[in-house]
Amino acid sequence: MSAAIIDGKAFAATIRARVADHVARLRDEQGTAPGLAVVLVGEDPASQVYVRSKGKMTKECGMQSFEHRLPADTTQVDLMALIARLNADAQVHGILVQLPLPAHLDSDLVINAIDPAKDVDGFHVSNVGLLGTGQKAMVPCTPLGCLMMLRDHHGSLSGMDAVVLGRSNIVGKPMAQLLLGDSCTVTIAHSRTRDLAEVTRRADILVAAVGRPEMVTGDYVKPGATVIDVGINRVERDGASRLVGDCDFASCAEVAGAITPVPGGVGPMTIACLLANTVTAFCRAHDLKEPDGLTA
Ligand SMILES: NC(=O)C1=CN([C@@H]2O[C@H](COP(=O)(O)OP(=O)(O)OC[C@H]3O[C@@H](n4cnc5c(N)ncnc54)[C@H](OP(=O)(O)O)[C@@H]3O)[C@@H](O)[C@H]2O)C=CC1
Ligand SMILES: Nc1nc(=O)c2c([nH]1)NC[C@@H]1CN(c3ccc(C(=O)N[C@@H](CCC(=O)O)C(=O)O)cc3)C=[N+]21
Repeated sequence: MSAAIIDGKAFAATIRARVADHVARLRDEQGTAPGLAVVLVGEDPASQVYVRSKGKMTKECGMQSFEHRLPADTTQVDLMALIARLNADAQVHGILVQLPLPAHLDSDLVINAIDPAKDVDGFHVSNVGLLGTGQKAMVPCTPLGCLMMLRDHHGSLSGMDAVVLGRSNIVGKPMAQLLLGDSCTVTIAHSRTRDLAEVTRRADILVAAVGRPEMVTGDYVKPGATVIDVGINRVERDGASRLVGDCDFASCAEVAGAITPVPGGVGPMTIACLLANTVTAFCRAHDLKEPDGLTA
């Protein structure tokens, strides 16, 4: 193995420490702390783990955590009513609705009902539009975390060839916007891309967000490239349940210059950025100076 390991877990801990510092100051100066509401519909076990860990880290940073667990058969009307209540609640500065929602619910309607100023996931159409036009937006947590690691590792990304593998609204597209914003030459590849490995081998920066366990092998990687593995896939291996990325870590690490591990890479950065976005939302709501280094 030759690649340097980009330690997202350690980096995320430094971001959470900065968030906690900022929250402590806000408590002193404003007499109140930022609050994050997380809405979970249904009983998907993976989502429950994730929601629990978000709640724990929110409190560890000194913020208020509000969890709303709704049954899987919750109606659209009831969910919209909850969003309206959270929009109107002055203690709530950030709202996250865990995706995917059960199939009978329309997630676009739900997301676009969130007050854009409280949309800490950055999925509301206004935030998508603001990001796409280079205006001040709430930036999606996973791509923001990836960008922070890339800037930390490289300094400037200007002029680099970046390939984003995956075109979802929650990872691929906003990731491409952020890389473009940092003056990369950006290619978005997906399931219809021809000669995929040839395309990805052009990348100085390869971001894999495909949701296919270990699909990206060393032959997709240009020697010395930086590989950001967004994938979180639970697989059964040797009778045990394990978490693997969208990259085959061993073969990619032979070729890459730097790579993020799974677990311990993008995942912890996503949660840290969610907390950072909640502080940012609080500061914007109260017309206060935003914390340095916690936004794009
Ligand atoms: N670490 C974190 O915090 C987070 C991790 N994730 C993880 O990231 C991964 C991606 O998530 P998400 O973006 O939501 O996934 P989606 O399923 O929404 O999107 C996957 C994308 O990958 C493309 N794709 C699928 N198969 C192939 C293939 N064989 N070749 C080329 N492209 C392919 C799809 O193309 P097409 O559009 O043509 O169908 C699609 O654009 C998942 O593993 C998910 O668990 C997600 C969110 C946060
Ligand atoms: N509205 C919404 N916003 C999201 O940001 C969102 C979502 N819905 N739905 C699900 C995906 C997935 N996601 C993860 C975040 C952190 C870890 C994480 O911290 N993972 C740890 C390991 C955790 C473990 O061991 O299970 C790691 O990679 O080291 C994983 C997955 C956010 N998502």
